[in-house]
Amino acid sequence: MADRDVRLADPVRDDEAVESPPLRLTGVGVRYGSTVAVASADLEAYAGEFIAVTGHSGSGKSSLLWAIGGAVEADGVVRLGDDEVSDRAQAARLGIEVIPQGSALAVLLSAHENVALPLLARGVPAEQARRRADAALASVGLEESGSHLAEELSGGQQQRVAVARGLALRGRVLLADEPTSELDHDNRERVLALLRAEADRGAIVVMATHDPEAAAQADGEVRLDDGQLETVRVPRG
Ligand SMILES: Nc1ncnc2c1ncn2[C@@H]1O[C@H](COP(=O)(O)OP(=O)(O)OP(=O)(O)O)[C@@H](O)[C@H]1O
Repeated sequence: MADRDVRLADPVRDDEAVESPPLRLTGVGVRYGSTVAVASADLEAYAGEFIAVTGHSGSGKSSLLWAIGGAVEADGVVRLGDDEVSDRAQAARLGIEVIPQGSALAVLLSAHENVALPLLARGVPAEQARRRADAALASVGLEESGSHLAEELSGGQQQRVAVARGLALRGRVLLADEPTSELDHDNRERVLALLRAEADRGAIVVMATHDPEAAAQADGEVRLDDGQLETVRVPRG
C-alpha cells in the first residue's frame, strides 16, 4: 500500500487526545508450520475501550497481538478504520504501538534513551522527545532512573520502562503483552491505571494477560483456548 493511501498517525503532535478509528479483525489466523496458534479470530474494538485477552500459556495471546500489530504473517484481515494492516512498519505508521512481552529493551542504552529513541525515529523533535520520555518515565515511577542503563534495572523496572516507551508513542492502538507480569501489587495497579488512561484519551488498548485480577480491570475480555477466540465480556455490555 502506498504511503499516501495510509491514514498516518502523527506521533509528532504533542496533544494527548486521539480518536482511534475502529479496530476490526475478520478471520484472523496465525500458524507456525503445523501449529495453529490463532484460528480465525473475529474481534471489534472502539476508541476508549480497554480489552483483555486471556488464556493459558501457549493459547495464542501473543500471536493474536502480533497479528494486530502486523508483526507476524496472518490469515484474514486486520483493519484500523479503512486501512488494512499489512506489516509492522505500516502498522506503526497507522499508530499501532506495542509493549512487548519481556520488555525487549536495548540493555546498553539508558532507560531514558530506550524511551526517547523510538520517538526520535518517528520524527519527534529532540526536545519534545526528551520531555515526553521524562513524563512517561515519571508516570511509571522511574523519574530517578532515566540515566541508568537498562541492564542495571530490575526485571520489574525494565518492564515499567517498556510500558513508558509504549505510552510515550501515544498511539491510536496500544498492544500490551503481559505488561504487569513482573510487577508488585502497587506497580501493577499503576500500570493498569495508565492503560485505562490511554483508553480514556481515545486509544484502543488490547492487553494480553494471564492475571485474572488485571483482566477484571479491563472493559471487556476475550479468551483464547488453544487458538479459539471466545468473548467473555463485551465492553459495551
Ligand atoms: N515463532 C514461533 N514458532 C513456532 N511456534 C510458535 C512461535 N511462537 C509461538 N509459537 C507457538 O504458538 C502457540 C501460541 O503461542 P503464543 O506465544 O502466542 O501464546 P501465549 O498465549 O502468548 O503464551 P504465553 O502466555 O506463554 O506467553 C504455542 O503453541 C507456541 O508454542
